[in-house]
Amino acid sequence: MKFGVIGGAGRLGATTAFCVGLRDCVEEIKLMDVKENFAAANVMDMNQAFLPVSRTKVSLAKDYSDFSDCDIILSAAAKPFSKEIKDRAQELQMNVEIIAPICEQLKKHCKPTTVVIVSANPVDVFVYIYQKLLGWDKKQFLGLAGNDTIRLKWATEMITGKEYANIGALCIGEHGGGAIRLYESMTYGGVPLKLTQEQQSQIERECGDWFRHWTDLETGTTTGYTSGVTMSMMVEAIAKDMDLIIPCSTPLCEHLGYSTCAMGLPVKLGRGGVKELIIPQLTPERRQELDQVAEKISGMIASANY
Ligand SMILES: NC(=O)c1ccc[n+]([C@@H]2O[C@H](COP(=O)([O-])OP(=O)(O)OC[C@H]3O[C@@H](n4cnc5c(N)ncnc54)[C@H](O)[C@@H]3O)[C@@H](O)[C@H]2O)c1
Repeated sequence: MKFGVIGGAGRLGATTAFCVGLRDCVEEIKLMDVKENFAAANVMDMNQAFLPVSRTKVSLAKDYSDFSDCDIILSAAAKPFSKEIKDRAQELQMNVEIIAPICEQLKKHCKPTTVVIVSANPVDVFVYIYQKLLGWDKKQFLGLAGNDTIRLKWATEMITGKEYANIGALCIGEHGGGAIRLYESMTYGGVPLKLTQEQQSQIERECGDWFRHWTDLETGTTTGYTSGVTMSMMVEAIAKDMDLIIPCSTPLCEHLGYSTCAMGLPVKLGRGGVKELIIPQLTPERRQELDQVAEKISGMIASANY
């Protein structure tokens, strides 16, 4: 199993490659970036770093034809993040122009069975566009969204004092302002966890303000480690055919009637990508919220003009 990374010199591409290598779940990782010298430096560094812990080898992809034997591709290519970005949707116009040339090359050189993982924001919009431009099966397209559920459990641990490892929780919808945290189905140690209205409001504030707190640090970067860990779990699940359930952005939301968008939903990941879409139980109010989120994402997709 081989894993290719577009944007392999960037924070997310490099961190994901590093986390995937540590998991020893793929034979080879191929890094490509327009900043080729930085990608080459990561290749040199990771090849030595993995020796004591993993059999994974790392190489430089100089051309898209080098991805022809890859089974999984991560597209983490993006225009530089800036201090001015306070909402992920602001990245739409920045990143939209680099997608078509990337998809053209992937279509020309990659196997039509390749699983494509997208990270560039707004991720729900881009997952949809990648699938549309490549035309391969929708089950092969995934966007990074599992970090929203990690953050929901992180905030729940912080507010309630309950241990992260025993919290069952799910965040669906948009990776951004339209994230829907399903408090009604939360569990602790497998039994229903009933949070007070005040606790839910505190968690909403923590999760809702999280991105602003991050951008207020003015580093001009996005998060690498949470993303790298989450995406390496996705890659391992696919590479080892693990049937692992992880929330991801998926165009398979068409099964809920949303045919012109992608959004975060739990999926069972294994060989070939999504093996099953898990449709969460939704109250009529939640369904209405999700309808609005789908409309918002579809609107952004329409504005991208693909
Ligand atoms: N979905 C999520 O949960 C999530 C989380 C974190 C970051 N992100 C997004 O992921 C994207 C990448 O973030 P990052 O922190 O790694 O950014 P970064 O700027 O560190 O890396 C992007 C890399 O892409 C490269 N690149 C740009 N155009 C390219 C092209 N045409 N071909 C090959 N390489 C190209 C750049 O040279 C750079 O190295 C951003 O859009 C960011 O918002 C998403």
